[in-house]
Amino acid sequence: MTNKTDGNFDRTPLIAGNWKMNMDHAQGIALLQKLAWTLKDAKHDFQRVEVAVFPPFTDLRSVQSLVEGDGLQIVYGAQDLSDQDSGAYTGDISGEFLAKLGCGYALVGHSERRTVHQESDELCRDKIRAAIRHNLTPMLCIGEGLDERQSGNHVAFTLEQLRGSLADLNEKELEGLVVAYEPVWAIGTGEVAGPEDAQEMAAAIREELGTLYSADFARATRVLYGGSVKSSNVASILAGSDVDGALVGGASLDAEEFAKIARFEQHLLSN
Ligand SMILES: O=C[C@H](O)COP(=O)(O)O
Repeated sequence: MTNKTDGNFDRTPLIAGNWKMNMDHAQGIALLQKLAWTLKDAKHDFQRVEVAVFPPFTDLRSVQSLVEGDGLQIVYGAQDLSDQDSGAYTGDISGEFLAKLGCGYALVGHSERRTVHQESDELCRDKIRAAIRHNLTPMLCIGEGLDERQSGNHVAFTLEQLRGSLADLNEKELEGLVVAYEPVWAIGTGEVAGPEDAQEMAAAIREELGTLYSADFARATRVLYGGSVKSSNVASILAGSDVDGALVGGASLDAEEFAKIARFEQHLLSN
């Protein structure tokens, strides 16, 4: 059993910043540099709490140069990838290209992909397959809208997305999978699911992973919460024993604020 107040984690917490369609490559480099300096000043232990950023595709080459050139321990990933590897898919980006740019992760099925671009669970599953083919760790995003939350159907809806996006994928292929629970009504709205809501869903996701796969797989898989996370609420959200980190949007665009989120343990220990 995790006892975070004692400083023990079952799984390495992951604080991930999704820049969305913000920050051109020059701005992105400045942001990443500031984040790295701030975390260095705070003597952040990256083995203890992993820190990742998800810049726009056009920033990735610059991010790679900075990370490799300065030996940064911040890892990075892509906000999306194609389910295909190459060919006549104008505008799409292959996982093969992302791997060559040093990406460690790829987001799959972010709610903005699901709503703005109508991405289905089936496409998410194919994108997860593509990520795995190129040694990118998929970070699968799932979560309910306001209607499902208000009707009390949020758990069933979210678990259905989980099952649909993982259909036909086996436990061995999915090793390292990260699941991000993001209630759509809490994204960019300032509305945040309460710590109990985040814990309820993270526990339900873990239980479902145990049913679909093995108890060991469920125990090892990190489940993050996303939706209006800030330094002022991160500690209470991450206090839940099944919540292993945060996928942060707006607040990740401010290096100092994002560094404070990554340093959530300071708030945990002082509560
Ligand atoms: O990927 C991040 C989420 O969509 C959360 O965004 P937000 O922190 O701006 O609400």
